[in-house]
Amino acid sequence: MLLEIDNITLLYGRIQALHGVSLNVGQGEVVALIGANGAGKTTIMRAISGIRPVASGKITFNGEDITKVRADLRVIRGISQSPEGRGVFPGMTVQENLDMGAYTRRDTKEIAADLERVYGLFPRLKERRKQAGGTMSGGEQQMLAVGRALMSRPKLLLLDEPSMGLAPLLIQQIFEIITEISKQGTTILVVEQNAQQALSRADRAYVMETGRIVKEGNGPALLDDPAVREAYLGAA
Ligand SMILES: Nc1ncnc2c1ncn2[C@@H]1O[C@H](COP(=O)(O)OP(=O)(O)OP(=O)(O)O)[C@@H](O)[C@H]1O
Repeated sequence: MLLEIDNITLLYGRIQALHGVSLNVGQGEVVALIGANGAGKTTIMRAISGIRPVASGKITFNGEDITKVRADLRVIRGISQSPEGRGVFPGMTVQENLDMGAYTRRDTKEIAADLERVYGLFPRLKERRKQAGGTMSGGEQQMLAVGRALMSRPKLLLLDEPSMGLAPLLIQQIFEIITEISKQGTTILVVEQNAQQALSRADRAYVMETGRIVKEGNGPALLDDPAVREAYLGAA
C-alpha cells in the first residue's frame, strides 16, 4: 500500500472530528471518499497532508511512518494536495502559481517538462498563463489548483472536491482529467460531493459518517448499494 491510515483520531479543540479512521490507498489506485457535509472528509485530507496533527493512530506512506512528519516535508516525500476552496495565489499569474507548485524541486528540465504536461492536460491554463490567478473563473481556478498540485510531481495526489462549483460539462471534464492523471501513473485520493461521478471513476471508495468510515467497497458496487444510493445519489 502507498498510504495506510491506521485508526486515527483527530480533535479540533474539544470537538472530535475523526473517531478511529482506517483507510488504505494502493499504488496506482483512484480511491474516493464520500459522505455528508461535516462527516470529516476534509479533516482526513488535512491529517494526510500534515496540516492538522492526529491525536492518535498511525499514518504510513511509502512504507515509512509519517505520523509526526511536518507538512512541508510530506510534500517532499510525495504527497500533494489540491485544497477545497482552491487557494490559488490571486496576485500571481497562472504560470507563477504553477511554478510555486514545484518549489520543492530543483530539476529545472523536468519541471519544464511537467509544466508542459499540465498545459497539455489543461489547455485553458496555457492560454491564460499570464493572467492573474485571482481573475480566473471559478472553474479555471479549480484547474489551476489541480495543476499546481501536479507540479510537485506527487506520488499521491489529494483532491478535495475538485468538482465544487463547476458547471456540469466541466465536472465531466475534470473527472476525465483525473482519470488521465491516474493513467499517467499518479495515485489519487479524491473527496467528492458528486458521488455519482466519483464512484463511477474510482477503483475503490469509502463512505464516511460523523467522523467514521461506515462502508467501503469498489466504486461500482457502492453505486449499486441501496443505502448509498438513497443517502448520496438522491435515489431510493
Ligand atoms: N478548524 C476547525 N475547528 C473546529 N471544528 C472544525 C474545524 N474544521 C472542521 N471542523 C469540524 O469537524 C467536522 C468535520 O469537518 P470536515 O470539514 O472534515 O467535513 P467534510 O466531510 O469535509 O464536510 P464538507 O463536505 O461539508 O466539506 C465538522 O463538524 C466541522 O464543523
